[in-house]
Amino acid sequence: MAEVRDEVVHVDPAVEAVKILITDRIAHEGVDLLRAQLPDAQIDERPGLKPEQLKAIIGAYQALIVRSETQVTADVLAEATNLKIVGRAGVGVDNIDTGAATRQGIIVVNSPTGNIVAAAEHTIAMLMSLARHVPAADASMKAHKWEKSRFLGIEVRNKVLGVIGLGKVGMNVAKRAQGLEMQTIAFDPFVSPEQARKSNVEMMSLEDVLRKADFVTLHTSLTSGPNGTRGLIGEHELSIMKPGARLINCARGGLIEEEALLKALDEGHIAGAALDVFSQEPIRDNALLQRLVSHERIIATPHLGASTEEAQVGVATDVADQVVSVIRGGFPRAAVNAPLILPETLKILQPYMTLVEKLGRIYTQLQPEPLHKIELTYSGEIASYDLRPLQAALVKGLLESVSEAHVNMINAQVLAKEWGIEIVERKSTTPAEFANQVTLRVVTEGEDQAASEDQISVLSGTVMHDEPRIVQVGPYWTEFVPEGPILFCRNIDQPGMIGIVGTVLGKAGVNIRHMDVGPSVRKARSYDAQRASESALMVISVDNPIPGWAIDEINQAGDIFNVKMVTL
Ligand SMILES: NC(=O)C1=CN([C@@H]2O[C@H](COP(=O)(O)OP(=O)(O)OC[C@H]3O[C@@H](n4cnc5c(N)ncnc54)[C@H](O)[C@@H]3O)[C@@H](O)[C@H]2O)C=CC1
Ligand SMILES: O=C(O)C(=O)COP(=O)(O)O
Repeated sequence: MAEVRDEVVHVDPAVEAVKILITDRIAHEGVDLLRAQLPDAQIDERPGLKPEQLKAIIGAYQALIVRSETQVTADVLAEATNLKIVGRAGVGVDNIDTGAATRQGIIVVNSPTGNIVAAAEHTIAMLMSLARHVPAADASMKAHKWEKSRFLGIEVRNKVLGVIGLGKVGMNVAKRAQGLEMQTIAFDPFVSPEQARKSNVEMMSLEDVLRKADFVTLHTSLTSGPNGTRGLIGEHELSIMKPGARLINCARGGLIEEEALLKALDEGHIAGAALDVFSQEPIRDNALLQRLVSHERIIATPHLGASTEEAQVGVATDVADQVVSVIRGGFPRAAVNAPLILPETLKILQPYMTLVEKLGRIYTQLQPEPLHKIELTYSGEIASYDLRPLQAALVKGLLESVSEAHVNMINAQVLAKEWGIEIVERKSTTPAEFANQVTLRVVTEGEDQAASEDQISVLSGTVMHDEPRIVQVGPYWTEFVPEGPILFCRNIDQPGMIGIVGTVLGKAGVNIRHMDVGPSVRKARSYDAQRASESALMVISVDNPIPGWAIDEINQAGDIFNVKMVTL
């Protein structure tokens, strides 16, 4: 039994309003964990909702927990305006439209290992049941018969087991079959023969596995598209199976063309099949599936592979734990649609994520023009980390201050693509001006070169005492904390300029929190650089927004230009 953590945790007010919906039956240990960790959350267990009912209520929830029964379609997700996470208490996520979730920035997590032993053991149970007719013999006994001679079986020892999909479940099945003294062969395009050989499994083509195996067992996930696994075992594949062979499917119903299977069984080409999964679940009044499960050579179970006490506690607590982490603003262990970043790395990256987001926010507010290509240069030790979260932070900063886009780690790549923004990373562990520095450079369309000097095409920043600092804006050195309302203006580098701005702000009742006047970075080489070298950048952080008339007055004061207000 998994240990339920019950330490008292601080839950911020935003978390108190959290609502979690559970639409398939999960072990109570998972629900207990949610209640202990999020004591103020509302947790609703509503198994058996119809799609329309789910669509009607999903908008109120931040988290949804399912198993394989609930269909989390794009239609459902379209109504899920507050949803942060879909937790799948199990392995397969083919009942969740992960593409739609990704576009909406909803994280999808599963429990990749919680039920694999259960699935492997059920496969072995199916194997032995097929070999020894256990279910039919039991039914016969219950009908008060004694049909000893009817149920002549076969031994599995020395038989060949063909595993299709040598992943976590497939490998566990192979190991157990070896314990039964079976010879194990497998087909999996993503597993190397050397790796398999270490586990005494011989890799071969799909055709060879089908031709050689006495028992074929399926363990791939269900994927659609041209190279997908949907319909992997069709009429042709069944026809090349060894005559009298047996087929087991404890993975996904859609892997087999069920009509073709029925035909192969009727023709007696294969001796039997054991099915735990079906193309439609529950099968209800599906005529084909009813014929299939009623067939005398079929053994069927109602998707029981993961249904052990141990597995259910494992998957429920695993997913509940990840829901808690995401609700608290952290990252889950097993996201299906997000990069895996270790918590230690995230801790180091956090202030840089803030920095990069602010760089993006400053850029779009100072230079509100369409963007095509951005170079992010990292220098110093920071460059040695997995920096994907920083790219997401940049997209967030660029888009959120000018659009309604809600950007996060999940949808950042998709949104950047939709907005036509290409992000190129450059990394060097050699420090630049500061020990760790991030520089954003905008590349103008067509000609891979920086925009004119008059434009703000470069922004650079660093982190000091865990706090982001901006150190370069366009052609000017500067140093300020990117926080709150900030006035940017350029001025001719001459006495009296600060006084003019100070006087107008005083008149407007705006308190200055911090002011920085930065000189030009470069020596004059061109006309624009000449202008820049004679000018300076004033960055004025204020306590409250500056009224429009005051900005106009500063603009008209002479020798002060490009006056812009930015909110960070
Ligand atoms: N009946 C049940 O209750 C349960 C069913 N499952 C299902 O079992 C399946 C396997 O799960 P895991 O082993 O955890 O997944 P996994 O991802 O560890 O393994 C899947 C394997 O399939 C391989 N594969 C992908 N495309 C292939 C193709 N075209 N041909 C052959 N192999 C291919 C992959 O390389 C991978 O090694 C999934 O469909 C999962 O949903 C898992 C747990 C319980
Ligand atoms: O984990 C999986 O992939 C399973 O198929 C288990 O499904 P279930 O949680 O029992 O509905």
